[in-house]
Amino acid sequence: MSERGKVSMTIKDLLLRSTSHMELMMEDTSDLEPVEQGEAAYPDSAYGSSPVDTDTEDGITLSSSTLILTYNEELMHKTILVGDSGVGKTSLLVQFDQGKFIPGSFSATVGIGFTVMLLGDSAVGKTCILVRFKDGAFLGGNFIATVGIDFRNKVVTVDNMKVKLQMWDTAGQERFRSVTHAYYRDAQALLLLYDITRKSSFDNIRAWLTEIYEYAQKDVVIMLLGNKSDMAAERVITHEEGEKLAKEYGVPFMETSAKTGVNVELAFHAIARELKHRNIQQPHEPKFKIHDYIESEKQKSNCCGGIM
Ligand SMILES: Nc1nc2c(ncn2[C@@H]2O[C@H](COP(=O)(O)OP(=O)(O)OP(=O)(O)O)[C@@H](O)[C@H]2O)c(=O)[nH]1
Repeated sequence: MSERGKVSMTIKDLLLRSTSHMELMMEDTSDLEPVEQGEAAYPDSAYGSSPVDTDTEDGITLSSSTLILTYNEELMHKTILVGDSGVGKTSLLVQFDQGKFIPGSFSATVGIGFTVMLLGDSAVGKTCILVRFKDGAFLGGNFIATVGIDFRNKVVTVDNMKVKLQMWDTAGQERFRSVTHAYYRDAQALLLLYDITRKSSFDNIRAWLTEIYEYAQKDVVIMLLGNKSDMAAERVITHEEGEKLAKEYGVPFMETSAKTGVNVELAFHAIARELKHRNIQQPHEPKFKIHDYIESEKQKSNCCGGIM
């Protein structure tokens, strides 16, 4: 076994020993990825570019930064890496998740970060929206339902400030509902999705909103997304119906397509802006209005090919 392999085993053993029969979630407490590496600082890192699960020799399933052992919704363990800047939190996480070391110069992470959670019925396209935003790709082919919860990070720039979005991809299936409830209160924003080709997923939005009001923070930012807008021939929910429902609850709305990318960037950028403005309001700066921002960006993209 190589030296690197040995290191990987040691770290994995250490973590597994304290978390048998649990879902293990690892989170680096660094606030932002290195600025000079661009928006997605670790495109193939522990923050996960691939949603494909890999089986280890232990019969364990590794999914991005989430390690699923025997599923038991009563036992969920979140491990947070803390320590001084530069001690190697990110490197340890990547070593554990991918069995490799990220060489290169160290860049301290700075800035602000927020948690965005994706909710909605199973198969509405939550994972695909996330992958489209994070990696600019579409996950076609066989549908693999999310188990429990998974997370990915992406850094976006808002008014010259780096804002890290930690995005939680939740399982839409009913049996995972109690797992996801535990995470609602940590989210500053929620993207609630339905599938424009499946009426039941639209009808269930009211139930999702009831859950949100029960479990989420009172001032959480909510956005309603009608996904799969590319499937015009199979559409059963009109744009107007989506808009009407959103208006009733006073939340912003747009239709998206993880397949073509339409409005995906816009949805996340609008959320990032809203959260940044809520947290850092410059004196004399006009109040940010998310509805107006979305409308003006939509118009820009209609006429000049702006944000996809
Ligand atoms: N045509 C089209 N298909 C999509 C789109 N988004 C997702 N899909 C497909 O819909 C299926 C479900 O997508 P997922 O992203 O896995 O759904 P999910 O909401 O994460 O499902 P759970 O993990 O069970 O909660 C997959 O087969 C995707 O390829 C889209 O915008 N357009």
